[in-house]
Parts: sequence; C-alpha cells; structure tokens
Amino acid sequence: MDPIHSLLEWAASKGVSIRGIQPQTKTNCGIGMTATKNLKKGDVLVTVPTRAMRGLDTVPAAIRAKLPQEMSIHGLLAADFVLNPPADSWVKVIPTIDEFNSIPFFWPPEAQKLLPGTAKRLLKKQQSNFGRDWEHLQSAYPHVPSEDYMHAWFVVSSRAFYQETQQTLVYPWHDRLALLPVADLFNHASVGCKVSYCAESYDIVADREYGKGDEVCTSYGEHSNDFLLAEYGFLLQNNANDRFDPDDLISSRLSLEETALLKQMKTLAALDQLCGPATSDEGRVENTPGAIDHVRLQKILAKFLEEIKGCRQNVLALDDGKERYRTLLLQRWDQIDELVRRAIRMSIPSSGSEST
Ligand SMILES: C[S@@+](CC[C@H](N)C(=O)[O-])C[C@H]1O[C@@H](n2cnc3c(N)ncnc32)[C@H](O)[C@@H]1O
Repeated sequence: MDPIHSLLEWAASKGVSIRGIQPQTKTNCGIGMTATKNLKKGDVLVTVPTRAMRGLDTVPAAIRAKLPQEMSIHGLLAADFVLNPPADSWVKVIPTIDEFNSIPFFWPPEAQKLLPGTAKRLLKKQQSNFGRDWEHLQSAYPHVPSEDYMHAWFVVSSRAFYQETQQTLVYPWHDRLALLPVADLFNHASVGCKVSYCAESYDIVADREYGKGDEVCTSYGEHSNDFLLAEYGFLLQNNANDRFDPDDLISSRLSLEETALLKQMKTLAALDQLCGPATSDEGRVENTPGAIDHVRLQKILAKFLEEIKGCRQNVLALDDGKERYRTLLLQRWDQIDELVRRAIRMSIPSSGSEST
C-alpha cells in the first residue's frame, strides 16, 4: 500500500476523518492537500480527535520523569518522537532529516552568514533553543544520536499545532505544541483554511470556496518570508505579510546623521509603514505624525539597494555545488530588493502634498 493510503487507513482507525480533500505529492513542497470535489466555505475538511494527537499529556510519564521540569514542550515532544515513535504509517509520510535541507539550521555556516538579519536572528534563537533541549536529552538519554533528536525536533517545529490545555498554559504560548496526524499535511498560504479546536477535537474548516483539483492550504500565521525561511525552509512568492527590517541592512555605510534620521523615522513608524505590504495608498506617508525628510529617506533607501547588491554578490560567490540554499538566498535578497524599491516609490510625495 502506498504511504498516503496507509496513513489514511491508520488515521481512520484513530478516529481521524477527512472529507472532500486528499493528500497528494506537490512539486517542490512535499505533500499537500488537494480538493477532490468543489468545496464550500465552512466545510469541515479534517477532524482530528484529541486522542489521536501527540501532546504534552501523551508523553509517557517515564520519559517526563527523566527529563528536567524546565524542558520545553517542543523538547519533550521531540524526545517522545525518538524514544516512543509514532505508528509507521505516520512516520512514513514525514520528511527525513535530509529533506529538511532547505531550513537554514541545516545550511553550512558560510551560507547562514548570508541570510538577512531577521532570518539570522531567528536562526540564532533556534540554535540556542535546540542546544538547550539537546543538552537535557543527552544527559538523560546519552544513547540517542544527535541527528535523530535534531530530526525529531524539526518535525515538531515544522508540523506542530497550537494546543491549549490546563497543563500547557503554564508554558509560553509559542511552546504550547502538539502533533496532529493528517492535519500536518496542509501546506501554508497567507490566507488559508481555519483551524478550530475544542477539548475533544481539532477541525480544519474551508475559509472559502475551492474548485476540484485546487490545493487547499491552512495559514501558519501572518509570517514574513524571513520567518517562513528560518522556521520552515521556504519562501512565498506573493506574501502579503512580507516586510524588511532596515536594521537588516548594514548601516555602517550611513553617516551618523543618517543613522539618527533613520532611527527617528522608525520611531515615527513612517519607515515601518513604507516597508510593509504594497498598497495604492501613497498618501500614507503624509498621514504619519512628525516631519519626514523624503529626499534623505530616498537616499538612505538607495544605499540599502547597494547593500543588497553586495549581499547578492556574496551569495553568488558561494561555490560548493549546493544549489538549494543558494537559490533561496538569492530569492530572498531579490524580494528584499523589491520591498526597498517599493518603499522608494512610496516615499515620493504625491503631487500637491506638502513636502515636510
Ligand atoms: C506542516 S508541513 C506541510 C506538509 C509537508 N509539505 C509535507 O510534505 O509533509 C510544513 C512543511 O511543508 C512545506 N511547505 C508548507 N507550505 C509550503 C509552501 N507554501 N511552499 C513550499 N513549501 C511549503 C515546508 O517544507 C514546511 O516545512
């Protein structure tokens, strides 16, 4: 039996139901969900009963007892995944560690160095979180190979859902995680199906109409492409939530006066608005409080374009035959280039407006 059918059969035996969609292998994004008929807004596509999930409450007491109290849920679920693996039918559709190679954590340091600052900061946090969980795991279970734990840890970070129970509430919200079979096969789109949950089950509900054959996605959140890259290893082409942080571009080329101006503009939230998603509302600049020096702002943004050119050249100079992360880095810098150009266009005051 092929792995998808075997998963669905096993999941059905655990009470998971799936209606009007089917997991299917996609180009460049593993498995995703496809509509098998026309779907209406509000259709419940997948129901996963709580008893089919792997959360804090299903980690065996023996495993929890050996690990420190302060171990994250993320770390505990990964430990459970390695020490007490899910059914084969579920594991067989989960990517192997090699298939995580588009996630920057798995890139060589010379490629990681070329990430934009936001993605680099997220990576650092991930490295430190993983390091902390791995240290705990290793002390309690020295026989577990680091690669197995790393794989399990990234299975959790790339597939888990938010779970709120009495027990998870004492953990930070971003760590209230649980694994859900079948529901973890939805790919991400900026706007996607809704996830609703109660004590008994999780439902994935159609957010709009879909035609037969359409890919049906959920939204993992309003994430920028730096976040999607660092956390999941992909970039969206048209991401309504994409942004760039001016701090990501090395400000060493700016004079002290320009740096001060940039800080002032950020405080006024003017640059933040400029660097947000494109809109036709060019009047926004005039609506921001305080005085904006448009000419200076454009000069600074033009310097950013120079920085980006340099970053692209550094990526092109990477030469170890590994195309995947090179392509992702180039795509990301091109997207940031486009965001900066859009900011330049938007910073031009519309005619007739007061130049401040
Ligand atoms: C929750 S899983 C979704 C199912 C996954 N495609 C699979 O084969 O198991 C999340 C992973 O799917 C991939 N993914 C999700 N949405 C994507 C998208 N819009 N474009 C490319 N890859 C995507 C990424 O590899 C991400 O880490």
